[in-house]
Amino acid sequence: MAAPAASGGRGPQRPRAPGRSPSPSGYRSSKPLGRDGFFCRRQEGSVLGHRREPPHSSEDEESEEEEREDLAESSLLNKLLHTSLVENSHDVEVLQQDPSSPLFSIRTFEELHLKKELLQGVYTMGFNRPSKIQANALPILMAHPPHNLIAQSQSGTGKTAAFVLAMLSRVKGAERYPQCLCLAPTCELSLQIGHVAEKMGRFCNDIKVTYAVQGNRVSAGTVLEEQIVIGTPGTMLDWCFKRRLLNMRRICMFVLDEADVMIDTQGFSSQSIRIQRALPKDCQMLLFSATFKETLWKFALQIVSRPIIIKLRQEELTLTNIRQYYFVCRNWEQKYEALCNLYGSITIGQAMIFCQTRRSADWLSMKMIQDGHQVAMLTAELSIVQRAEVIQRFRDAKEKVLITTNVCARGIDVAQVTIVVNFGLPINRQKQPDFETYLHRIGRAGRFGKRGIAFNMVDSHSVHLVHCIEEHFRECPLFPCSPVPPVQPRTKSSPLGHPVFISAVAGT
Ligand SMILES: Nc1ncnc2c1ncn2[C@@H]1O[C@H](COP(=O)(O)OP(=O)(O)OP(=O)(O)O)[C@@H](O)[C@H]1O
Repeated sequence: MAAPAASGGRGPQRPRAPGRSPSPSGYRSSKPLGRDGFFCRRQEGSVLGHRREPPHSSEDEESEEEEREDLAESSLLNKLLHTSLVENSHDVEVLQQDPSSPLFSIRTFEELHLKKELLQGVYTMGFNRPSKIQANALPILMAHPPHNLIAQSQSGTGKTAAFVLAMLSRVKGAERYPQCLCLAPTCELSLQIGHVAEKMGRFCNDIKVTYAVQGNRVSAGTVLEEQIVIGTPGTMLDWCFKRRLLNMRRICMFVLDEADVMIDTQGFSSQSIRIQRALPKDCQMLLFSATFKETLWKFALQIVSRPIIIKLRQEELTLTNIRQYYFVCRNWEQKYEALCNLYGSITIGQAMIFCQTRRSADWLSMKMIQDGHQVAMLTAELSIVQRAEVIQRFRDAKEKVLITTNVCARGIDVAQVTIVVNFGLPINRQKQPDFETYLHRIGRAGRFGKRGIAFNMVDSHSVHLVHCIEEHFRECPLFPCSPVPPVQPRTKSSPLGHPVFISAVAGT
């Protein structure tokens, strides 16, 4: 399938997909990164080039905005990182309002009776069997007459591949006009979906994709010929209503991806609803989301009438296999000292250190590097592609310690992480513990049923937060530790450097 840019230069240009382009930073201006993609000292223009003062007290730090997760960025990061399917042991739940709809699941792609070019595209991508969500969703997506669908499953379980396959099999390649519209919350996410469509449809020469995203200039009077239009709600609205580049009455499939991110972005819900209202009554409506909360549910039902709903429950994070400790520290220097005392043992496996703000992550990284420790750092200052690179290096164990903020609290699975350090406890705007973020951060240490250890560095006036956390996650106590090793803990024979201290910490 040729990209629109190749269509004689008349059609809209296809912007480059992030992470796939030869020059990844080309799609977003980004801060310089250390030579090897991780934080290294004395890099020109890096934060280390500036003299950053440590947040001397926790009040200093709290006055600064905590670095929060951006849902659209996390989705994109997940897409870049999920190069293979995420396994999920739960069964898919299927709920239907119309008991007459025929429901079944497939075990092979052949059962879908796809065009041979499309089947070839699927196999060339290395998909031997449908994933769990695909096995249940694909028969619904391809049913005649079409069914509306709402599907929820965690990132990496095969949703994108499912609806892309549905779009490619639904469009008539011989007809040169838009037939499927697909909305995503950002330009980069739209390009990622398009990238999958182009790969899967590579043998379907007559099917073309275009992108309704900012920066994709289409000259006045253009009538779109591409069968699939993927884009963000604002630009899609513009193309549909203001510029009238396509005939909405001929759209037979409308896909709304990343719906949970969509409702979080101002204006996107109403724009999506406006587009949906102008589509024909028999247009197939599909909505995909990684999570499902009440507000999303209300939105989903406005977009998708009489849907079949399929859900794949997320693997639950648990704290039961993680031993949790806390240190009460007088000040930042003492926190740092406690961390350095742990360093020898945390680098036996791999560790993630969470800071509340980018400033404290900068400060800590700089100090650790100055003291000769090798650490990687990941904050929102890096572009998504750079973040993916840092995470990939960490996954490949090229660095053993990753200092980060909440941008990395959830979703990023690195199997070898067995230790998590909260250099500051996660708190919400009311200065109360943010339990969900705590669970997600600490949960990084105990993925895939492994045993992990979590250390929390707490200021003396914040000890009550520890007790709140204990109360919230009953049956998962936090054990107190001394921030400095007891006198004479070090023996030359110790492989860890601090045997007494560590064995006290580890409770062994
Ligand atoms: N049937 C399959 N067999 C093998 N790999 C697959 C299959 N379906 C999808 N994949 C691969 O698994 C990864 C995740 O798939 P996909 O992007 O479709 O999941 P997703 O649920 O849409 O995730 P996200 O919400 O992050 O976009 C991708 O690398 C994709 O190529």
